[in-house]
Amino acid sequence: MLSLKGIVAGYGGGSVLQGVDLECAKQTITCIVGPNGAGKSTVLRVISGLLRPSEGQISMDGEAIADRSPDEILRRGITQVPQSHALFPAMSVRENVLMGGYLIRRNRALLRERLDMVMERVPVVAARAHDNAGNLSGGQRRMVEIARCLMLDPKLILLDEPSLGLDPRSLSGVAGLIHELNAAGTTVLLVEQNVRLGLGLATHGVVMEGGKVRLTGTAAAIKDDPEIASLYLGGTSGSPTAPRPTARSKAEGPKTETTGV
Ligand SMILES: Nc1ncnc2c1ncn2[C@@H]1O[C@H](COP(=O)(O)OP(=O)(O)OP(=O)(O)O)[C@@H](O)[C@H]1O
Repeated sequence: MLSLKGIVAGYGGGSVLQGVDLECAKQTITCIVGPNGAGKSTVLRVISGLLRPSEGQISMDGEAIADRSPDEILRRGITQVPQSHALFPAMSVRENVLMGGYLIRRNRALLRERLDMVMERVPVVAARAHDNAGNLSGGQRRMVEIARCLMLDPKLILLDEPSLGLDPRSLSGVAGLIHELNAAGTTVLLVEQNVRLGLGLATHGVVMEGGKVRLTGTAAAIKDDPEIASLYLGGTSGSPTAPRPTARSKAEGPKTETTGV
């Protein structure tokens, strides 16, 4: 569905991404993990068109999108939920969610239909529709941030650190919503510092380091391999007592990239 090949990108002072290859199959949840500054958020920015790569190709359902503008990419069904604090606190929850439908604002019937769909999928939007977003809890705000991006009925949702600043109860609510969206057919690509949570939620994992993809595989295989956890995740992921992956799960992934370290 989504494919990145040889992506090189940066912010003017050298390349942050140094040849990133990444694939997300339809209806998977892929989690990118890795140390601070590895380039995880930059990958999301490149996909959503906020940052143009200097080299490489990005395709969505076979169509090249690397040179498209952010709103053209939105129209192709890719929406990004930014890192926290993305709501307007003095506006109502309903108004915040409606802003996610900016691109379809002239089609009032579709806007109404989508708002109803979003309220059904994310009940806090209906329950707190007329409250100011600033009065919501952190977990509720995150739900509304995700709800807002559903107004365009995306095929692929990009989430940057959905767990940031959330207590365990809110975390499980947000994780539940991500699962529900995925079960309803949406493909998800997320970046997570909380490795355990991110890989626990995902079907596939990608480990980045120094602007490159170091490992890819099933999330379970990456999470449960103690060697990989200590080498690439600072020993913070997986279960300390987890058995080593079987030959079968090793075969399915993770696979170490052979280029550069
Ligand atoms: N807007 C920007 N302008 C200049 N440099 C940036 C900008 N955004 C990120 N960088 C730099 O790009 C590198 C990768 O940043 P990125 O945010 O992609 O990393 P990350 O893996 O998501 O890590 P983190 O979790 O710390 O955000 C870092 O060295 C960062 O300082």
